[in-house]
Amino acid sequence: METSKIAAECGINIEIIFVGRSNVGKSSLLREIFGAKVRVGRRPGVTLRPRHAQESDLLITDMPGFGFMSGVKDRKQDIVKDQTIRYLEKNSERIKIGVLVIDGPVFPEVVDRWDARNQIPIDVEMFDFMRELGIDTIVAANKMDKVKADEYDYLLDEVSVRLGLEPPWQNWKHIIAPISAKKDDLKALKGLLRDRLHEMKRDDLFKYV
Ligand SMILES: Nc1nc2c(ncn2[C@@H]2O[C@H](COP(=O)(O)OP(=O)(O)OP(=O)(O)O)[C@@H](O)[C@H]2O)c(=O)[nH]1
Repeated sequence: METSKIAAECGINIEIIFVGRSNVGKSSLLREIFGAKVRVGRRPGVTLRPRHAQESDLLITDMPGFGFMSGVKDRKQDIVKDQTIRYLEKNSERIKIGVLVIDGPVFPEVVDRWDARNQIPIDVEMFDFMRELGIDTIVAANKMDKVKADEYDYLLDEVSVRLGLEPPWQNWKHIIAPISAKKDDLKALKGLLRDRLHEMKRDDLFKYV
């Protein structure tokens, strides 16, 4: 069934969407954050469709990762990107929060590699696009457990520069959430999600995040 139909039929008022490259740890993060409360199962096999979980009038959407996948012929990245753009455009009214998940430690390097080819990095493009659509967008910088304590702030400054946000990164703590899904350190992201829900006067949804 088409997603918009599901939403219309089930009275969705708030959608939170998760996007990111493959292998950034989006699945781990979703399992950690919603696992026990909201069932976000494993993506069965190779699928390019969004996955949804619904709790009350809250819809949580997990977009497929941008990236290459064995078994899917060429240009999965482009296909997923186009599909994500279409989905965001179509549902932008209802999507109140966007979470762009990045692999924090490698993000600056990945962005620079794209820049060197005169291409806009897909993550940065998505970040800008979601904001242009008026979607309140959080960047979850995952895998921060890999970063040494004395390099932590430097790395996050580099991340914010690549996102077009003037450092120091601490000025953007309402947007950048350093986390580690593996170590179950999701405080920063949960805090930002709750801040947004609180602003929407939806503290009743705190139990799901
Ligand atoms: N060190 C570290 N590794 C992590 C963290 N989160 C996830 N990983 C690892 O990163 C790899 C990818 O994690 P997934 O959760 O499968 O990533 P994904 O983004 O959902 O990937 P796709 O399914 O390809 O979209 C796995 O080996 C995880 O164990 C983290 O916070 N720290």
